[in-house]
Amino acid sequence: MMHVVADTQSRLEPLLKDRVAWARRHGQPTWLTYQLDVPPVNAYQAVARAGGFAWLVHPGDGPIRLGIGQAQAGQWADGDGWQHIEQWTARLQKEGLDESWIVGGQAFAPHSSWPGVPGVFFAVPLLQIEQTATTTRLRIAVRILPEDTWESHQKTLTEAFETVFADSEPAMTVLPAPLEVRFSPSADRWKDLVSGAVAAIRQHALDKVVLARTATLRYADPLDIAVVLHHLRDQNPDATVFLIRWGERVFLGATPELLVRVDTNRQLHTMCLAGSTPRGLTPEEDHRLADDLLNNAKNRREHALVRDHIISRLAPLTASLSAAEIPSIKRLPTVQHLWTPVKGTLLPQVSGFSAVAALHPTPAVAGTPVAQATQYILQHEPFTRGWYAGPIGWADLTGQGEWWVSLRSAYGTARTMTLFAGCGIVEDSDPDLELAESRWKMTTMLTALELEGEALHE
Ligand SMILES: C=C(O[C@H]1C=CC=C(C(=O)O)[C@@H]1O)C(=O)O
Repeated sequence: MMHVVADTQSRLEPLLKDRVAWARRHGQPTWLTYQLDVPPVNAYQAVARAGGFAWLVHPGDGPIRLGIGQAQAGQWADGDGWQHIEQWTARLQKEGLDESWIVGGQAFAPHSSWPGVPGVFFAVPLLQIEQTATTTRLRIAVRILPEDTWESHQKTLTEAFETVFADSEPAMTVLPAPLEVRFSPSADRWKDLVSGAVAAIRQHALDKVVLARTATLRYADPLDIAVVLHHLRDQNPDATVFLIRWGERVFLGATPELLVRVDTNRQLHTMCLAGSTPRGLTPEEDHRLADDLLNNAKNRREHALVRDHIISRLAPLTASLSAAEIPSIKRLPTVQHLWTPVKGTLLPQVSGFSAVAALHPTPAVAGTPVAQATQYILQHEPFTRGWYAGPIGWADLTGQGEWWVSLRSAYGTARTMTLFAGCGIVEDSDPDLELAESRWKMTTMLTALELEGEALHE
């Protein structure tokens, strides 16, 4: 594999020298982008061993997209990433960036990121790899400043190439067991929180609020993140496996929820996903649970609030919009959800970024009315959501791309992981059932960490 690196380096050398000379002559930044086909890479191992910035998304029905290193990053402490990104992308294009991905996302709410992690973060990865079953396409994007030397860029590229193309060591097969598992809030506190939310809803302060809880796992030995990613992929074939890392800090998961995909011809796809029940132990029980979910007034109300909101937010941005009147069932390995796919065509002057801005946060992760529900969450949850339930994904410079809601996820380092699970609370929610639901939703990450739900006596 290392001959690919040597070959590419020698092809890049004259191009780098040329761009460095250009930047010097003009006294302004410029970009070098270069694309080539390469042999297949082990993307999970690459993001697991990356030292600096790395990012990956792997939808069940799409290519693996991998970003290693950052040619340029934009980060903001607060606010709405989607305003920043439009201006930022325009600036990159002015500097001469032609084809590239912008990857990243933002925290669930302004001013509520994890310590040391930006509230809004986008990057142009230095190496951008798209891998299908038959092809692996590498794009290199280098930003060159007038004071730079070509050797310094060559060195940074060599390190990034080594991260991706180094011969892979065999993955460890057994993950360590945690020393400790701590829930926040505890089961009793969580039930009180749900009862409090139900009371607030009955007093008409809100219609719905999505409350979350966490489980923090501490390890003596480091977790092999590549193994966790493989488990997430194998155990959740229809989900989108994702990871974003800043050095030691990693946020990863397998989400069933697409926030928005904008593809060619301005076609927009999104979904309403809210209302849950467990999987049955037999096909009969599974069907009975699905039927009960479809006929359950509380879950249908929870779902309808999401559907109404998504339609009302997208209507002004789209020329056409369609969604089924009655939800279907989305079956995941541990849960079943009420699900309504939504399709539309964006108006010519509306960018894909505006669609993300209009949709996040949906009532599937915040509640309704969205602003009051978000405020309620920030005041009542005894932990920081950080990027949990925020949008994560990628776009090209025109805004065409895919963004997911980062659910069924965990944040931490190789020695400590915090798992998140949220539940939509409406006026007839039952605290015991919501406690059970928070556990099924955590099962995605727990199973990927080789833990059984029952092993975690709360
Ligand atoms: C907020 C989460 O799930 C959302 C997505 C599907 C079903 C949900 C529900 O039934 O409450 C939630 O709205 C989560 O998994 O953390």
